[in-house]
Amino acid sequence: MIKIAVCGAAGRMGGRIIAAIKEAEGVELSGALERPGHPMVGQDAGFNAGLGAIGVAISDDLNVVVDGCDALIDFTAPKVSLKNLEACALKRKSIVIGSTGFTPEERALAAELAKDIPAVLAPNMSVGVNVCFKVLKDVARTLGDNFDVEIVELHHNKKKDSPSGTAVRMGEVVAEALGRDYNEVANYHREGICGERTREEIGMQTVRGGDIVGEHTVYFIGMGERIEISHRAMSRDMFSRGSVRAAQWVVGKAPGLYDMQDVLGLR
Ligand SMILES: NC(=O)C1=CN([C@@H]2O[C@H](COP(=O)(O)OP(=O)(O)OC[C@H]3O[C@@H](n4cnc5c(N)ncnc54)[C@H](OP(=O)(O)O)[C@@H]3O)[C@@H](O)[C@H]2O)C=CC1
Ligand SMILES: O=C(O)C1=N[C@H](C(=O)O)C[C@H](O)C1
Repeated sequence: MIKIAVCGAAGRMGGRIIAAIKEAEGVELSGALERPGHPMVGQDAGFNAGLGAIGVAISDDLNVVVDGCDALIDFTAPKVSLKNLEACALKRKSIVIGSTGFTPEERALAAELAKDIPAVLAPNMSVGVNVCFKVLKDVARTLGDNFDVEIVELHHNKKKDSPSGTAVRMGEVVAEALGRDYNEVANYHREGICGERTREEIGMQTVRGGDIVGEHTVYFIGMGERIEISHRAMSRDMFSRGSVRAAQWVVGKAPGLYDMQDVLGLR
């Protein structure tokens, strides 16, 4: 039985991950973690999962929760995730991180901290989006430089980071396939007399509103024709099931930083 703890247990994803752990075979919920001062600390973790009481109280003690698990699943925010990664590295525990909004420097730090333990860091844990990453590489390579690339993502009005981690990864995949540097060609802003579009740029557009779970479209726009590759999430459950699958996969792996392409065998 693999013991999994969840960080961000009172959050939108935390509740769905706890429900997914309770549904999955071969895993058990060993702990639930929230930030000190959170109103749900001390309450049963099953309530946010819609399960009623399950006998695991939400804790604010990172060390105790990490000590009690084989793998920590963390869906919070980059700075919190890096602190959790450091704690897991010290105690030689595995970690699965779904948080998004990492800077390139923070991602490099994550890779450094994961030198001694197996860790999965992925902006999207759904099978569908990960297949899209693979397909996008082929489409971009095949179309080459004659199609303009624009990426549009839609999310709920509580999302804190922009563009989404998934949209950034899509941009990185396409840029790499076209021999470009994403950080140089990403264009996040057009306003006023901003000039004609350059051939190299990848437009990154963000929509926020209501309860949209997550939608991503990559447009390849040519002269007289256009290809659109879209993914629409209908609930958070495939993200949470994906994170549990990642935790089952990562325990016992060699140290290093992996992503969902490794977990799903899509490389
Ligand atoms: N990889 C994937 O497949 C997916 C990734 N995500 C990403 O996951 C992250 C979380 O999303 P979501 O669940 O919607 O966000 P929420 O804000 O609903 O949940 C995050 C939770 O983490 C808590 N938290 C903050 N600081 C700490 C801390 N120091 N220790 C423990 N818990 C803490 C928050 O508390 P408080 O609210 O009080 O700050 C909150 O309860 C985001 O970065 C999002 O983009 C989301 C869906 C899928
Ligand atoms: O914050 C969210 O909700 C989501 N975040 C992830 C991202 O930033 O890519 C994945 C998913 O789209 C939901």
